Amino acid sequence: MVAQEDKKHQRPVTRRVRSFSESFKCLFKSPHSRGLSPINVTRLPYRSSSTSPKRSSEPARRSTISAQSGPKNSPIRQRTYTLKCRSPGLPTAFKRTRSGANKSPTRKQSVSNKEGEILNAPPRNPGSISNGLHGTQRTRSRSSSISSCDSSNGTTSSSDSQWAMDSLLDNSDSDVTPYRGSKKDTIRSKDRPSSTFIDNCDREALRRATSYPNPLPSKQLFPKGLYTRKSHPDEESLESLPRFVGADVECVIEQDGFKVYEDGSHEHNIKLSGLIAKLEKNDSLPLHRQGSLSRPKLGLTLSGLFKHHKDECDIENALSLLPEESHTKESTESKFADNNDNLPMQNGEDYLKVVNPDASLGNDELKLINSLSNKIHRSLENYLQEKNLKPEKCTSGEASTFQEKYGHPVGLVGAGAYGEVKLCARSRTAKDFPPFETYHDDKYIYYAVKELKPKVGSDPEKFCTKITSEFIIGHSLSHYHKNGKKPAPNILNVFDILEDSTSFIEVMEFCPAGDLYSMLVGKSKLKGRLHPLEADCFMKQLLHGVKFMHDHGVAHCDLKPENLLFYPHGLLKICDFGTSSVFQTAWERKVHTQRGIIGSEPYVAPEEFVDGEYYDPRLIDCWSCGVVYVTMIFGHYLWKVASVERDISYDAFYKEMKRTKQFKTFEELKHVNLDLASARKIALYHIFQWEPKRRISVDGLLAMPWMEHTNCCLIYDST
Ligand SMILES: Nc1ncnc2c1ncn2[C@@H]1O[C@H](COP(=O)(O)OP(=O)(O)OP(=O)(O)O)[C@@H](O)[C@H]1O
Repeated sequence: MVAQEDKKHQRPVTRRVRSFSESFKCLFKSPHSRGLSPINVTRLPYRSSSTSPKRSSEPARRSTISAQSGPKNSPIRQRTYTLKCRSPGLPTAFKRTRSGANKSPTRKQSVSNKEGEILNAPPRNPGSISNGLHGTQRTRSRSSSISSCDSSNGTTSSSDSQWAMDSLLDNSDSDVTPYRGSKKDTIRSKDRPSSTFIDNCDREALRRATSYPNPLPSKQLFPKGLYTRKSHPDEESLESLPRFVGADVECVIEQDGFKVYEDGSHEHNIKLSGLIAKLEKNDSLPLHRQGSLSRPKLGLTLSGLFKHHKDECDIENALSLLPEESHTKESTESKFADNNDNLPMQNGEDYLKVVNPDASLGNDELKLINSLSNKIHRSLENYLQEKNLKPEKCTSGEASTFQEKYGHPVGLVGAGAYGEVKLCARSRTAKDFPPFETYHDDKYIYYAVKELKPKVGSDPEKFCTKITSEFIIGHSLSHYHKNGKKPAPNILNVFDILEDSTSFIEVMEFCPAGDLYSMLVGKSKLKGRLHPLEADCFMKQLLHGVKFMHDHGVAHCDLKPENLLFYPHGLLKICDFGTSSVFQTAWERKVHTQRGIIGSEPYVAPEEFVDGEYYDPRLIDCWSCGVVYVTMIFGHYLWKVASVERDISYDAFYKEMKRTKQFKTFEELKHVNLDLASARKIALYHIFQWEPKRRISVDGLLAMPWMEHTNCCLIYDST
């Protein structure tokens, strides 16, 4: 729980008004009753804010991003962008393991250098670093930031949270640069970590490790025996995934546990979250308010001992809302076979024809949505009328309880807009064998459990939408491979949704190394930063995860560091599908565009701010990935909102790009070598195109030289 208490999440700035469940309701009606053609029927399940009343707290819609033609239903086009390339400056020092190549530790011989032994030569030209980094405005007055807050739907965007990343990542007023200008604005080099990564010594070893194109042989050339499992406790979860090998090669870079070897491969060593680290020291699991997901109350009253608190999540009695074994598509189908009344029909009889079998939203999901939303609505009514009833199935005694399946709460890992995220653990049994779908150690299997509780006075419809969308999209994406397809290593597994008398509980895979936000905050506090090779690896994983979503008809729409979780050896998982958008269902060939602002402000693409513009949700994901990347590299935002009217840093970027077709910050950005710096810079220009039709797609980005030659700790099968 790194920086758990300090952390203030960027809340989505708004949400689309056409809700997931609303859209699906339309699907459940017969087309004739709505006077729509079957084609129209299938167009509905994407989100749109077209009917969205503009809240006063929403960021002002603007039309100053010039002459954008709406991307409505347009295919993603990839355009080349001509650049005047300038050679980046010569890179200098980075933390290394040892100065002599032959003394370098190998994979077999672990690196045990003390901090004092690590070379960390000063940057050659601190001035150039300063010039290359343009901080964002320091002004943090509440009045200047958005303070939208829709407590009913979790779309809070308070001024505090708007600035949260900066306030955590920038340590003091004095070391932050207003966008450009005087000496006073310059980031003090002593306060900033070095942004250069090469030492004079061992340049040859480093060149071998990072030469471009990279020296790693293709997957096919790896002898089978070279695929190794690493010695992390979660190795079994991942043994099915091919990864680079443990050959006897020198370690040429070490920075905060991230190690790059001479053959170009690398290893991450991300710290376990404090909670797990503590648990693993103990012999037995502590009881964290067993039976309750709620925070322990301070003080003790007699009545409190005997009375069941209405607000407490009664975890012992929580029961799954899913049909047994519903995680397999076949069984879902058979379970629902006799309950087809509300399915989309063609000619009153058949299901709509599946034209896009890869879509994550197909017949099975639709049946599940139908069943779930009925149950959720019923339960919500009970809850809102304070009936405090136990879940229906409780009395039957047939289904296994939460505890049998997922154990009991052992600690708190985070807080979401609708409740807390807790860690649950249960003992391993003979039935548990690798590959595991969630984190485990020798004795226990761990699950992340998210409480979803309707807020007082909240709109039940919105709440229902939120949990249906979050669960169905996560569940269908993470269980896609159950249907004989390939698993998606970068999508968080979502296992189950349960209810008790007061709330709903989503059960997910637990990622023991926390999220990217905490990692960046942790590094910033120590005046450090992610190594660019590590950031590149994360970016490649992120793009692969997003590509998987796009290939299955879903755009995430809220990509940000808080929603990227890690295993200690660097496996990245995308989570939180609560604002995801289904742009193509199984019954559609066409990609649907949408309009309205969605996401968390610093990560929101500029076209979203253009009033009434339709945009392709895949391209807004691509923009957000770019913002996530630069945040990893710089340790702070380049701008806080991609609007020329509202952010002078973004305005300066926009003007500079228009005038010179270059952005100095990107031009001066250093990498371990010039080729990588140049390839990355070109990719960044392709991402940060404010006109969506000029922006590169996630697919296109993965095919660019930068990503193609980025060594990733996972090997992706491109077939
Ligand atoms: N599966 C998980 N494994 C480890 N940590 C998790 C997991 N899920 C959530 N967390 C932690 O809890 C935090 C909050 O969770 P989440 O992102 O789901 O909430 P949220 O985005 O605020 O919720 P919502 O989007 O519903 O408003 C995350 O940023 C992360 O640190």
